[in-house]
Amino acid sequence: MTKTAAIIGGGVIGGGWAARFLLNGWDVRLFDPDPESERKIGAVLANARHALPMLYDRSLPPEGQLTKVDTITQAIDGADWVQESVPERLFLKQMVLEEIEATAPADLPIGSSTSGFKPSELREGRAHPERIFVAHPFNPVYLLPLVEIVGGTPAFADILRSIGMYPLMVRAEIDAHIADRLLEAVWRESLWLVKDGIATTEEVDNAIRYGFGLRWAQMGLFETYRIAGGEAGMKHFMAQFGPALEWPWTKLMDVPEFTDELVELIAGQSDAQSGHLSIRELERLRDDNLVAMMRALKARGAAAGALISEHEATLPALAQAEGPITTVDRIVPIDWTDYNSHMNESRFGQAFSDAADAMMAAIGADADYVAGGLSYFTVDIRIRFLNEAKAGERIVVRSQLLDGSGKKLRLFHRMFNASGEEMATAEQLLIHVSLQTRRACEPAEMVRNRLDSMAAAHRNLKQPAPKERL
Ligand SMILES: NC(=O)C1=CN([C@@H]2O[C@H](COP(=O)(O)OP(=O)(O)OC[C@H]3O[C@@H](n4cnc5c(N)ncnc54)[C@H](O)[C@@H]3O)[C@@H](O)[C@H]2O)C=CC1
Ligand SMILES: C[N+](C)(C)CC(=O)CC(=O)[O-]
Repeated sequence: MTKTAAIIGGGVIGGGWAARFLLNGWDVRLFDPDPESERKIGAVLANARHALPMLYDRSLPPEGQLTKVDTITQAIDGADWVQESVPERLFLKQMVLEEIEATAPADLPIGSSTSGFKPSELREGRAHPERIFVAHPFNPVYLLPLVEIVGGTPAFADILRSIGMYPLMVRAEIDAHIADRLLEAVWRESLWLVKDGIATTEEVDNAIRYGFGLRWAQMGLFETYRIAGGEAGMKHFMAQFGPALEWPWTKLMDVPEFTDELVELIAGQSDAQSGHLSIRELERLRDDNLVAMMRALKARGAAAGALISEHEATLPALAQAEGPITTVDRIVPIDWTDYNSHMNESRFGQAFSDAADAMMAAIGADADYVAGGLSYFTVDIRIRFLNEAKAGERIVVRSQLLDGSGKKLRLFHRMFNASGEEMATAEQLLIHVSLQTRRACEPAEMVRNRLDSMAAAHRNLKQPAPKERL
C-alpha cells in the first residue's frame, strides 16, 4: 500500500524531503502557511525529477501524489511519517510539535530536520516524547543520502533506508549533532580568513574543491589521514601533525563577531563570485555535478555509490507487456551525454549491452551461470541511431530473440523514449563460449531449454525489416 509522508514546512529542506519521498513512490501531504510554498516546492521538485532518477540504472517506482493541505491535522491524518522542517527557532519547533502531537497516533514517527537542537529540547512538555527525534538531512535532500538520527529507533532508520538514505545513528545527543559540528568548524575558520582579508570567498571555495573536498567525498577524514601518515599509518600521522593543533594554525573556538560589515563583505564577494548565475542555475550545476560524482563512486562500489547500488537492488522489477521483453527502462544520466548535449553513441551501445545482459538472465545465463565458466560473447552488432536522447530522458529497450539455435544467440532490440518514439534499433549476434577455453561451445541444457521456449514465444512476433538487419 502506498505510504504517506506529512511534511510540515516546505522550504529548502521540506521541499527536498517532499521530493525524496515522492520520487520513491510515497504520497506527500504538505502543510506550509506561505502562499508561495507551492511554487517553491514545484521548483525543488523539478530539480529533483531531473537529478535523482539519473543516479540509478533502473527506473524508480511510479511517483507519489503531492497534496497541499491547510492544517497540520489534515497533513498527519493517516500518515506513516511526519517530517518537521520549519525554521530553526526552538519555540516555533516546539509549538509545531505540540500541534502535531495533539492529533497524531502514539506510534507515528515524528522526525525533525533541526540542524542543531537536541531531541530533549524538542521533546519538552510532550506527552509521547519517545516518537519525536532528530532526522537531520543535507541539502539537496533528494540527492544526498546522509541523515543524522538522534534519539530515533533502528525501525525509523529502516524507513529512511528504504528511500535511499544513509541513516547515521548518533550515539548521544549534542548540539549540532556530528556533521554540523564539523561544518561549523570549517565555516568559522572560513569567516576568519575572509574577515582578515587572507582569502576571498572564491579562494576558500577553491581550496576545498581542488583539494581536500575531493578526498572527503570518497574516504572522509580519518581514512584519508591514515594514508597521509605513510607506511607507519595513523600513529605516525598523529605524532607528526598532532602538535600543530597547539600552534596558532587555528582560531579554535574564537568566533568572529557577526557584524553587518562582515555580512556585507561576504555577501559582496559571493555576488562577485557567483552572482552571474541564478540560484536555480547554481542548483542545476550542483546537482549535475553531484550525480556525475556519485555515479563514478557507484561504478567503483565506493562510499555513497555503494549505497545507491544497494538501494537500486530493492527497486521494483521491470514491468513486462505483451510481445518483446522489456530489458531496459531507465533515465539517461548526465555522464552519458557529450559535447553535443545528447546521449553519446557509446552509451546507446551500453544500453543495448545492458539489454543483452537482461536477455541472457532471462534464458538462465545469469551471473551464477557466468561464474560457473559459461557465457556469451558479442561477435557482431549493428546499431541504427534514429533520434537524440537528452540527459534526464527516459529510455526503454524491448528485445526479441531472432535465433537461439546451437551456439548462436541473435537478438533484436528497439529503443523508445517516453512518448513511444523509436530512438534506435540494434541487431546483435552473440556466441556461447567456455570461459576456460575462450572458445565457442554448446549452452548448458537448462539454457538450451529456456532458449527453445523463448524461441517458440517469439516466433510470431513482428520480424525486423531487412534495412534494420545486420
Ligand atoms: N537550509 C539548509 O541547508 C538546511 C536546513 N536544515 C534545517 O531544516 C529546517 C528548515 O530549514 P530551511 O528549509 O532551510 O528553511 P526555509 O526558510 O527554507 O523553510 C522553512 C519553511 O517553513 C515554513 N513555516 C514557517 N512557519 C511554519 C509553521 N508554523 N508551520 C509550517 N510551516 C512553517 C516557511 O513558510 C518556510 O517555507 C531548519 O530546522 C534547518 O535548520 C537542515 C539541513 C540543511
Ligand atoms: C547551514 N546548516 C547548518 C543549516 C547546514 C546543515 O544543517 C546541513 C547542510 O546541508 O549543510
